[in-house]
Amino acid sequence: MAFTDVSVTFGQGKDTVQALDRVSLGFGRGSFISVVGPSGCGKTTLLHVLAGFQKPSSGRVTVGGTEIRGTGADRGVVFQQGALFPWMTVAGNAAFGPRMRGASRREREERAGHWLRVVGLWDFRDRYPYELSGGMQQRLAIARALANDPAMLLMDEPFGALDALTRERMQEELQAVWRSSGMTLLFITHSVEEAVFLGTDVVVMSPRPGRIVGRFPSPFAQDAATRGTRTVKSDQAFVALREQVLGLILEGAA
Ligand SMILES: Nc1ncnc2c1ncn2[C@@H]1O[C@H](COP(=O)(O)OP(=O)(O)OP(=O)(O)O)[C@@H](O)[C@H]1O
Repeated sequence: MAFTDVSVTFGQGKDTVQALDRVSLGFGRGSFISVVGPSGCGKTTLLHVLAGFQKPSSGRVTVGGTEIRGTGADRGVVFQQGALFPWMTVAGNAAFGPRMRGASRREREERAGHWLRVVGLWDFRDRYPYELSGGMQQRLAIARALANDPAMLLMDEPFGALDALTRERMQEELQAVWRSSGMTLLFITHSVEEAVFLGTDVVVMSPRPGRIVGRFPSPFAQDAATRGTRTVKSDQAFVALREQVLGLILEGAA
């Protein structure tokens, strides 16, 4: 997956806003890329370009060497708020992607059932989204995206609206799914701690127009399962990397 000199400009004349400025960024299959940066720096725009929602004004984005031409089932997207279909049951939401692809009823039920079990919502399959808590709704949104078997999952601040305890549980669940699936993840967050905890790489963006100002390999995604989340997050090396990333963001904002 590679961004090469990608710029995005919105509007015209004096209303022009440059959201991204010649962003180049590459990462391999199975990476977990966390993206952090000040508000309005273009993180969502970056994700929208990769999802195929937004065309770059210049530059190119390729996946597996092929230039992106639009949205695709190979790239699942999860937004901050679930964006679930309120008129469909939990099972109906989870089976939506396979249904759109024309999968057979049996395959739809199998795929949706598998992911509902993984995210712990199987017992709620006949309920409606409004009957679920915020954390459960986000788990459903993740299951719905995963039911498409995407090679890449793009997540835009997916845990931002959750309480601290639920958020940490969701981080652990996401990490477990990522580890077992071999999926590539692009994960946008305002939490530097979350970025360092989850990512194999932490990418830091400058204030608008967004540029990449730093990229840090992070080893912690690999050992959270064995050492426990609290132990990892209070580890000296973890705190040092978190402060380094935060320092770079604050430096750019000054
Ligand atoms: N469709 C659009 N039309 C015009 N301007 C836009 C559009 N989308 C984004 N922008 C502008 O581009 C800039 C980058 O926005 P973007 O949402 O990508 O930032 P962000 O880093 O995700 O912000 P936040 O962290 O606050 O969610 C902002 O100034 C925003 O106002």
